[in-house]
Amino acid sequence: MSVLPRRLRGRAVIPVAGGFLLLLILVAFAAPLVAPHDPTTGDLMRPAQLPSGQHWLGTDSLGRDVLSRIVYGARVALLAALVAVGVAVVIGLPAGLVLGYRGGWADRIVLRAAEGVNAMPFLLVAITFIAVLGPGLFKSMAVVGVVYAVMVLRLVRGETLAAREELYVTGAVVAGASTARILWRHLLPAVAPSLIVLVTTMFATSIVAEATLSYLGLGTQPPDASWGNMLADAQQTAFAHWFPAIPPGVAILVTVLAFNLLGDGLRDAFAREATGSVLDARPPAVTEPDPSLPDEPSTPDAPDTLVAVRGLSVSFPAPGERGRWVPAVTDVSFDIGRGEVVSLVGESGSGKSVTAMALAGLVPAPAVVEARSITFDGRELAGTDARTMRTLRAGSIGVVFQDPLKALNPAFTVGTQLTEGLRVVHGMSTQDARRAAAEWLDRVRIPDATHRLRQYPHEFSGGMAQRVMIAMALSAEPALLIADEPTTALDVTVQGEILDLLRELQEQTGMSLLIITHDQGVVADLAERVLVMYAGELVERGRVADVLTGPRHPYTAGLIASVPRNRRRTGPLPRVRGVVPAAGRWGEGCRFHDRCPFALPACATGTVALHTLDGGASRCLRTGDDLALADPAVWR
Ligand SMILES: Nc1ncnc2c1ncn2[C@@H]1O[C@H](COP(=O)(O)OP(=O)(O)OP(=O)(O)O)[C@@H](O)[C@H]1O
Repeated sequence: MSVLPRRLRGRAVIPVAGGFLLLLILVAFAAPLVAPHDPTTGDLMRPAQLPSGQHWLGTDSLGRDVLSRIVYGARVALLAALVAVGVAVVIGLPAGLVLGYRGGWADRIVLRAAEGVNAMPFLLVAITFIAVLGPGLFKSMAVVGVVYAVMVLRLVRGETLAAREELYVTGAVVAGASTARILWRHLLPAVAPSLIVLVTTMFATSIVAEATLSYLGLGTQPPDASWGNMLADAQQTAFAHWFPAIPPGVAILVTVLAFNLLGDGLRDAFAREATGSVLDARPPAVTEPDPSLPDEPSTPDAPDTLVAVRGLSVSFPAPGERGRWVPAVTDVSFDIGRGEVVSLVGESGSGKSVTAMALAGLVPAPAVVEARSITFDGRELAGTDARTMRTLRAGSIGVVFQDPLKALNPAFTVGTQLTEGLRVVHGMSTQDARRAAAEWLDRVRIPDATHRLRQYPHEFSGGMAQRVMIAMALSAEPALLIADEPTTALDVTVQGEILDLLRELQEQTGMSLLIITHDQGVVADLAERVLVMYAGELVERGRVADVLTGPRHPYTAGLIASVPRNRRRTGPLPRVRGVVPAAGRWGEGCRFHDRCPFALPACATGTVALHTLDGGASRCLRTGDDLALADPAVWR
């Protein structure tokens, strides 16, 4: 199913408003066939009559049939709006695309001029132009269109400016695409959703503009019918005959309402697709144990437990299939001890980040996060409210992300960003917060802290920016720091420094650290225990020393065998063949069975339980069998 119909489904306002407007267009198009009378000739013997069998909406002051004039008026209103919106799009869209993409002096000049035009009430501008050009409907609406073009230009330019920074545009430039192709193929689709919404609402304001101009005598000229001049006509006799003002008033009202509702519906449809925001993230809900799934062992692995997760599952809405959910993580249970460093490993897409973010209540909406229980420092988080989750996150959980330069706000200095949490969460005065922020920069070994606090993120290298992120996360003195691939975006020499820093700070503060990584060096160097995830579930957990030297799940063994070593090799690099199945497409049996060199027919059926073992656990039917897991030949 294509994207547009998918986005429109389930939004009743769109078909209702759209259906009405479609009907109006048909009626307007077929006006000569539909209108019961000639709209311009009246019966002077029968002026201002109330509705009757012959004239369903009565007659106006000149005895003309009001219904027929409404029908012809619809034609005028829609055509006039089409002219205004057409002119606006024809001028504003290409200009906005080119100015947004090219920038430079032309952009600056046009933008200043556009701001000038925008600052003036558009009807006054239009009336001034019409005063010079002379009245006439389409001339008037073309002038309105020119004024609207400024709105289109500003919107398209802004959207283009944002879209041209996207990597796919850089990719197209690298691939040698011409400017025209980049504008047409890559930037126009990015601009289209907002433009469609603007166009819809511009239709509504154009209908009002046409009615206003015709009411003032600057648009449609009598005897031609327009809703605006019908109102003007009715107003002259309003005290004696009130009814003729009602039909054109209602026609304008309902049509404008329909366009606005359609615009709102479309905006919601596009916005809904664009969500996935952590701003709307919901705290984990409580679930009952699923009888079809084997019970996870509840014996805590960690001696002094800070975090205990039981039966965590996260699902996302299936793209294009309303009401269907795709599980990304299922029934994950683990503990993190106080002051313990635990690493979470697994291939891309195995559910590591989703699991960690679920702990912090940061899985973007509209995901559904459920767990039988998640306790943090003895407090139950499953079933808690968003406010409690936010308070906990602000005071007890810190997060460091992969790309520090993306995680810092480019618009504010590092000092502003570092002191914000200290002031807001810890209630420090601005001076105390600045002093504490400078101390934190010292602790993460950023020299010349006072000066650095005044600088913006782009003045920091990746490694330095990651130190700032660590300082920000730790300044709230969290009991748990979640580090989601904190060194992946950094070069190798800096990676070591950041890891040393993390270890040092972890030892100094006694916090627990959950570190997500692809790097087994990091696991070996930093962590005490490791959790291995595959296709949304935990497949092995144990002490790092045990797991790295004697993995008990074939997947863990495959991961370890795949690490390139610093020695001369003959033959292909050992690897786990195949790819992680897409979320929810795991099939029956062990989720790893079709990539596993040790799989038996039994592995392809039923559900495989996590077997508790000495100091850990493994989710494999062959746990206990004597397998040559570490033999590199198995993985070639
Ligand atoms: N916001 C989201 N909407 C829909 N699906 C999502 C969303 N975030 C994650 N997923 C899906 O959840 C699954 C697990 O993703 P997750 O990011 O946790 O993997 P990961 O193991 O951390 O991978 P990586 O190492 O690449 O970060 C993936 O299949 C992913 O497509």
